[in-house]
Amino acid sequence: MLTQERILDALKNVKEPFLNKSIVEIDGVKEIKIKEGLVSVKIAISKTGTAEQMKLQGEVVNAVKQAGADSVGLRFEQFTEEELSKLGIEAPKEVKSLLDEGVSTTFIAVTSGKGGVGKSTVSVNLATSLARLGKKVGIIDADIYGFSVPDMMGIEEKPKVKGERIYPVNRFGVQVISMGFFVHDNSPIIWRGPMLGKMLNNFFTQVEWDDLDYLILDLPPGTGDVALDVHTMLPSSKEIIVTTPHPTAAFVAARAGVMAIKTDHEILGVVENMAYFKSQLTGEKEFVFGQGGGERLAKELQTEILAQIPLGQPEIDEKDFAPSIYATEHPIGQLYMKMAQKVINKIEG
Ligand SMILES: Nc1ncnc2c1ncn2[C@@H]1O[C@H](COP(=O)(O)OP(=O)(O)OP(=O)(O)O)[C@@H](O)[C@H]1O
Repeated sequence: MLTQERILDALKNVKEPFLNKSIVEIDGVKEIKIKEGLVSVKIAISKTGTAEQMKLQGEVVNAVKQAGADSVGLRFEQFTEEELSKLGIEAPKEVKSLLDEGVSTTFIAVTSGKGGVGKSTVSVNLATSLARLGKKVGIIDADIYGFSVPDMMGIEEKPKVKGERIYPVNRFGVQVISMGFFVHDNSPIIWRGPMLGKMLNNFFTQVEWDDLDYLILDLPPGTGDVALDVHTMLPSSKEIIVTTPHPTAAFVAARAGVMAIKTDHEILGVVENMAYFKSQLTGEKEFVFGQGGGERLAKELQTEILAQIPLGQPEIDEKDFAPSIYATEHPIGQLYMKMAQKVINKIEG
C-alpha cells in the first residue's frame, strides 16, 4: 500500500542538487499527499528555477512512481533564509546595482581636456580626503587607456571575485576598482567603443560595493566614448574639471566642461593643478606653467575654483607606500582636505 513512509523511503536516495545531500535528510520534503494512485509532493531546495531543478524533478517522479504511485504532482519551493542558515549556507543575496533607483550615492566624475594634467592624482587624493573626513567612498578608475590608480595608491592586491561578483580592494578607507586589475602584465588594451561602455556598466552592476556616500570616477581625458557613456548612464553625476594654469590647457578643458553642461551634469568646480611652485628658500610662488587658466575656465563654465594645487611630491612612506597620496599633514594634503570639505558642503549643504 502507498504510505507516506514508503514514499519518504523511496526519496531517501534523491539528492538536493546544490548541497548534494538527501532531500529527506535535509528536511526538503515539505508535504506528501496521497489520493488513491495520485501522489503530490512539495519539495524545498536551495535555489529554484534552475536546470538542476528540472533534473531533480525527473528523479523525484521516478522514485515516487517506483514506490507505487500511478501519477505524481510535484511543486518546488525555496528554503527560507532561516532554513538555509541552519543548513550552513548563505541565502542568495538580492543583487544590487549602483544604478538602481533609490541608491543615494553621489557620483563625481573627474575629467580633463587633455592627459597629464593630474586628473588621476586629483581623483585619488579627493577620494582619500573624503574618506579621512568620515565619508564612505569608492573610486572607479575608468581611464581605460591610462589606468594608474592602483599604482598611485600603492595597491598590489587584486580584487576578490566570487561567482559573478567582484569585491573592490580597500585602501586608505577607499573602495577601489580599476581597469588595471583586469589586465595582465600591464599590456595595453585595445577597446572598441561599445566594449568600453559595457565594462563601465559592469563596474556599476557587478561590483559588490559597500554603502557609498561618494563614488569618484576617474575618466579618460577628453570627450570620448567613455565620457559620453558616463553622461548617458549617470544622468545625475556631478563633475570636477582639472586643468593646469596654462591658458591653452584651460581652453581644451573647457570642451569637457561644455559637454557636462550640454548633458545637464552639474559642474562642482575646477581644480587648477600644478598651479605654482613654492620656493622653499624664499617662500615665493613661481608660476612655472603660466597663470590664470583655472580662473578663466571657472569663469567660462560659470563655476568656482575648488583648489589650486602647487607642484610638489608626497613624502615617501616606506611602510605604507602610495606614491601619489599626500599625507593629511602635508601642505598639499591639507589643500586636498579643504577641497574635500568644500565638495561635501556643496553637495550636502
Ligand atoms: N601637483 C603635482 N605636483 C607634482 N607632480 C604632479 C602633480 N600633479 C600630478 N603630478 C604628476 O604628473 C603626472 C601626471 O599626473 P596624472 O597621471 O595624475 O595625470 P592625468 O591627467 O590623470 O594623466 P592621464 O590622463 O594621462 O592619466 C604624474 O606623474 C603625477 O605624479
